[in-house]
Amino acid sequence: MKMGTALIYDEEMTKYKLLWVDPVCKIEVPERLIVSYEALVKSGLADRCVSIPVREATDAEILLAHSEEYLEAVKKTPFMHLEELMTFTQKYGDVYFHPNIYHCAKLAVGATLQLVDNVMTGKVRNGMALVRPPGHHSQSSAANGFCVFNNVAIAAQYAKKHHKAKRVLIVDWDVHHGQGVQYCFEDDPSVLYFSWHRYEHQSFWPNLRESDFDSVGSGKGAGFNVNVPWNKVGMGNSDYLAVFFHVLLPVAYEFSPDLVFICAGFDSAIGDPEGHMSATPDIFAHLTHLLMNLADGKVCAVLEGGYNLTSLAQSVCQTVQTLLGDPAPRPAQLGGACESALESIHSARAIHKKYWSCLQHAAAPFPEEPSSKNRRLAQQGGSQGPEGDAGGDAQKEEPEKVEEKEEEEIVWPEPLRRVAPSLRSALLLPDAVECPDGCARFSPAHGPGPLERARLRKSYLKESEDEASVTLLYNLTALLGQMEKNEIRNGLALVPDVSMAATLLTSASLSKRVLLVWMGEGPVPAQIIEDEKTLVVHIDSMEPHEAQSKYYIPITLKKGCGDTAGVVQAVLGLLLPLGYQYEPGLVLLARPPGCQVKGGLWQQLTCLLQGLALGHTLVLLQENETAPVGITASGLLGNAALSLGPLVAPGPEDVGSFEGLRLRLQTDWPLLQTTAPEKR
Ligand SMILES: CC(O)(O)NCCCCNCCCN
Ligand SMILES: [Zn+2]
Repeated sequence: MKMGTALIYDEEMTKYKLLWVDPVCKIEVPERLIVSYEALVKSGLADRCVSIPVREATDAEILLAHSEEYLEAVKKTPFMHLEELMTFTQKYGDVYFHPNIYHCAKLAVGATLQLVDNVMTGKVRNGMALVRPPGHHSQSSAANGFCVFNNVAIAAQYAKKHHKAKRVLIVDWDVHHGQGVQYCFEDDPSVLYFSWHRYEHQSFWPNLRESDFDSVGSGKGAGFNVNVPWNKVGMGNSDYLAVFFHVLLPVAYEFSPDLVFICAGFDSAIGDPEGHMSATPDIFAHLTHLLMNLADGKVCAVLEGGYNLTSLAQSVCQTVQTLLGDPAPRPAQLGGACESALESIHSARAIHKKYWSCLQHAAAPFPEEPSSKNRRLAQQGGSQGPEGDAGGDAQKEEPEKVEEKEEEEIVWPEPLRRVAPSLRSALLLPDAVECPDGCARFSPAHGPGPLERARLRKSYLKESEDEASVTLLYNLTALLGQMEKNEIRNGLALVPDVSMAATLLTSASLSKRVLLVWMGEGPVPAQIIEDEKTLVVHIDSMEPHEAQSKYYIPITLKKGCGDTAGVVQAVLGLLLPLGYQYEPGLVLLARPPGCQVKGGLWQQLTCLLQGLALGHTLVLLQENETAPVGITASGLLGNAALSLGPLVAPGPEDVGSFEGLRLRLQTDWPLLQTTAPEKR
């Protein structure tokens, strides 16, 4: 599988700036690119990337998303003097022009297309384009929101036209709604546009009715536009992950794109003057990780916004470091999404339930409630307004101005260093099984002494087993030990008895919390279930018989683990939220004999789980089932899992049992929530 991460940047794109006084535009400064690139260089990340040169976009490429008259008009700006530039700028909103901005805008598009070319031709696996001016607000015939040409919209059209991309996913995590992208693909079912954005019931810029959750696309494009409006500021890591687990990822896996763009705006990070959100820079490592197993890993991140130079630089580094395959950071204490976020999640799932089978039976029916704007009006009109009287003329819809009060200094901890162990994947295989290339066959520094042998034999081998089993168990604990000292990142072991190996590892682990994912026939050893520090998520076809505890969670699928669509929904909507909230120090993925999980899905699972426990994933396979060894090793080595292809609907009875489980567990595990608690 292709490795390598492209970094596309050219300092020429820093050579334009605001030439007059404009409080709205003054935050879009050249230093945004400078500090981002310098942080990548200083951290050593830039050197690990494949540096790809920028180029100017051609007219034909720009015309993929813009009108000729607009392009012709912009072409005149290099020759304008100040007054003409200011007059030209007045035609558009929240944007400024400069004699060199047309050149830079062509470079921003060209940089994005260079990224697409290198990813789509397999020269690199993924990459990031550090560009300005940003793109996602610009429209066919309009500049807007600091954007001149719509870099990502053009690139998506370009990928379809020149690289035969059939389905393109655009994930816009910028804190503003990329209405330019939404308009461009409104009726296009081959481009799925997802955006969350600060909205506050339409009182936040760009104050568009069509930014609300009920804009789902039109005509053949219905369902292929997913908006998640933030109706409050202060959204944090749990809110962002909840939207990924319960809205974006289920739909994205069902859509099964062959290329993923990220409109990577970092004004959604803490400290940003535009966003006023609370999510910390390390969350972008997890958001990136969760997208990297779509489209066979072909992910193109393109810079959009981000105006706090500190959180911008940190967030860019977190994103690139994940694209490079480094271990994910430990997510900051996660809880559930806040009530406002849950309302947005619920609304998005409900309005899209008729377009996406993953939501068909899950999301509650959508009552025809008023749009969020009318709701706000009703509140203002009906009750005492904030000023104590009737709140002025509610009909005259004035978005309330955000007072430019003195920004108090917002501080947050610098993201922890993410150290990749020297050895990534160690395999414990019987000599007869050859070790896939790229991996190392594990052998401990020294073998077990007689006391160690006796202890292992007594505790796990009922005295009778042969020496080889004792050695194997000892090697397992040695492998575990090196993982927990971060000398090895992850591992794979072929064992004669998965149950016994899992029992040994959960008891031997020094981690305060172990996540055991059991894929298939049980029973899971009682000793593990009773072990308070181990959370067991058991995906199987059998109705669970034993009483469920908070730490033993059976997920039942009528057709068992062979039901790929069902397992995917269980993994995205239940297992991952549980895992992220549990924050284990070790993840064990057990494949008991007769496990039906299909190869591609097994690899997805192996890859997705590496977002937990700093990537310390230990996979246990049954010795005589060597078929999954290659794809498991490939996933552990950091290769992207192969795309599963478009997914069919999970069985309604399975979804029913998932939702029942969610309802039962969400008090203990609030990250499972997908809807606001019933209004009392
Ligand atoms: C690329 C981008 O999405 O970050 N552009 C943001 C443009 C913001 C326009 N100013 C809004 C005024 C209200 N604070
Ligand atoms: Zn933005």
